[in-house]
Amino acid sequence: MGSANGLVNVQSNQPLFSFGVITDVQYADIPDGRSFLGVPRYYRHSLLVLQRAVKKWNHRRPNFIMNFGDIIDGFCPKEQSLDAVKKLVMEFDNCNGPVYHMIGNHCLYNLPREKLLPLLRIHSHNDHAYYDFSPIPEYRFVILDGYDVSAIGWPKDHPKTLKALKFLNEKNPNSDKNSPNGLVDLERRFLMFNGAVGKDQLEWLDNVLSDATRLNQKVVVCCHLPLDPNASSREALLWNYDEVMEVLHRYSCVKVCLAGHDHKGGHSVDSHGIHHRVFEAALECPPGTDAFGCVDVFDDRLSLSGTDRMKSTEMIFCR
Ligand SMILES: Nc1ccn([C@@H]2O[C@H](COP(=O)(O)O)[C@@H](O)[C@H]2O)c(=O)n1
Ligand SMILES: O=P(O)(O)OC[C@H](O)CO
Repeated sequence: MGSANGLVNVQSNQPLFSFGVITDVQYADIPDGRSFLGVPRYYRHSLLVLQRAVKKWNHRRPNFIMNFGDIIDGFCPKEQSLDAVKKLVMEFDNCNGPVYHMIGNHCLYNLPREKLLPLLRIHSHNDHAYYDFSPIPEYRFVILDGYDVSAIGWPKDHPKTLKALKFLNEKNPNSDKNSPNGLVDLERRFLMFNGAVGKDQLEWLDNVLSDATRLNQKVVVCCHLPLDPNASSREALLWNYDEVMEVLHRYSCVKVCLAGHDHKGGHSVDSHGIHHRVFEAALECPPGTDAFGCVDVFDDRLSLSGTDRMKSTEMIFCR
């Protein structure tokens, strides 16, 4: 690449920083199984995927690691849940650098928020799991809590549980609220294993994006649940993905949204030029295969180098 003075600008190939990614490890010390739709799941092997990821990250030395949620699986025997989360957090802590965790539905099947969040070192008020951080002044990471309004994770009589159950009853007539039977197209997201971003969190998001705009920061939004129908199955979407997208689209500082939950993965660019990348799950890697990656961050793009089942993706900013 040339420059005005004729010298080659080697700096442009140097990332500003980089971070490791993995999602849906869903570890459990139980035999292999299958998803509801018959996709094989390797509950013990997923720990080996994480261990190989840590080894590779420590060689490559990204600045931090992001775990997109579902650290252990809902089938983990409940008397083992606490120790299993601790064991997995310790595996992540073998990384040379900070680890940022997100919560997912499977985390919440195992432990209530007040137990889970301290273990995952998510410091937030009133047991909420949304937060933001700025690894360098030019970039801001915004982590959304997709189970803010949810029928899982809050106490049974909590206003958020009641609100979520009322919502599900209105939207999904099936007696099994995890069943999308009879729901059409985008309605198929109204399932108990999903959730919504609540009103306070939406306001907080708006304020963070306004602040990022003032500071001239580029924003990467992260959430266990996908936000764009073109990057995900209908059944995996955040209940109010449309409300969240409406806020994101007000701000040109938002460049990329990253997620987990939809195990096959996906990638899209939305109507406002925002990239949406849903990462492939560690849980569904047949023995000896992997799904994790390292993202190099530049001024004009994110570049994901994926291993095995995690597809490499160039996310060049469109706006
Ligand atoms: N198409 C589907 C998908 C799922 N369910 C229900 O959700 C539960 C969890 O699904 P997993 O794929 O994570 O095993 C499952 O046990 C079903 O109750 C469904 O009904 N239809
Ligand atoms: O979180 P799981 O394991 O129930 O899987 C969620 C599905 O992948 C959503 O389609």
